[in-house]
Amino acid sequence: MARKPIPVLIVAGFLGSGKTTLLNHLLTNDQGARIGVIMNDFGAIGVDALSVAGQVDAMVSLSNGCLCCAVDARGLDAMLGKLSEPKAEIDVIVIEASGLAEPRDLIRLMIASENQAITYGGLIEVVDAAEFGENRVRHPELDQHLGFADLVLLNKTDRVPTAERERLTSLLAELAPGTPVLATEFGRIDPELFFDPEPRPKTGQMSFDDLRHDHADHSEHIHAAYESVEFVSDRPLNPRRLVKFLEARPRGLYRIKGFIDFGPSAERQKFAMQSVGAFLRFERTRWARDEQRRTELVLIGAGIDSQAVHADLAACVENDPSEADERGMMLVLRHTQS
Ligand SMILES: Nc1nc2c(ncn2[C@@H]2O[C@H](COP(=O)(O)OP(=O)(O)OP(=O)(O)O)[C@@H](O)[C@H]2O)c(=O)[nH]1
Repeated sequence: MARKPIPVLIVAGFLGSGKTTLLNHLLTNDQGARIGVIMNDFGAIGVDALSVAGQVDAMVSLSNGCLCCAVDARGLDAMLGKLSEPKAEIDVIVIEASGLAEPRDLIRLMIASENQAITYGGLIEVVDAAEFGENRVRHPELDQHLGFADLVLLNKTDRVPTAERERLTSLLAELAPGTPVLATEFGRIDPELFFDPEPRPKTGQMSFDDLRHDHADHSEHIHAAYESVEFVSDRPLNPRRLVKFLEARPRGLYRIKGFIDFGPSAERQKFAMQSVGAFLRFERTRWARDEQRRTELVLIGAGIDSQAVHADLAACVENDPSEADERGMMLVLRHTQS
């Protein structure tokens, strides 16, 4: 008996809007469904892949930049092919697009796929309630992305007052007419919306003209203006110097994520760090048993001096790795959740 095609969902949304958080929520509330994940990190260090690793049934990670330019239909097909092999027993595939990807290009790649084992399952566009206003001004393209969505998640509603949340909900309903808008905190939505046994038919919001649209106008893509900086250090970072750098970071440095080894200053505890716009947070976490202790950061921004950012971080490396800066560590702890 022929198997039903596996729905492929695309989760898109601007940098830091909460796509990985949503994915983690789905993976921990999978209701018995087996989820295949394709991650499209912007930057060579697969930080997002690291932060969902261990929970993923099958994962193919793309770490060579933005999916819409770096992978042609065959490249994507190879990955989808692997996940849709019957022995993988995958029920649904989710592609987490880079925060700078063009959803239209991803949808086009999906629809052009010749793999009969899969079917396009729709676009979920995640919106950061706290940052949408400003992001929209800088990137009017975000409005167009909403037009391709089958479901809009207004995320981080805990960060805005009720009146603002209502205003944003109405605005999104205008920008994506007829598309459901759901308010969420930390991507906590009912997974059944994703694992519907019968994938919803496409709402037909994309016309053939949209799909045929020439790919040559690459400079219009949001990611054209952005650069990513990767920083890796096997030697611990000094907490005081790192916090000083982060607190004075240039405005263009919109997104930072990764893991930090503060060495003896933090009793060699592993710290995760996240920054989106003005938001900055450290979180205590654990090294896996055989994990090499090191710092891995990805920094993404527009109009930033990549070399200077890298040099500033290199200056945060501890001069004497055996020395503990406990008072410096207090500055880090000010940015953890109490
Ligand atoms: N307050 C609050 N923070 C959230 C919420 N959802 C996500 N975050 C935080 O926002 C930060 C970014 O979340 P991610 O899930 O990594 O965002 P992303 O869209 O995958 O980021 P990129 O892949 O870099 O584009 C993290 O610190 C999350 O914990 C939310 O609903 N409320």
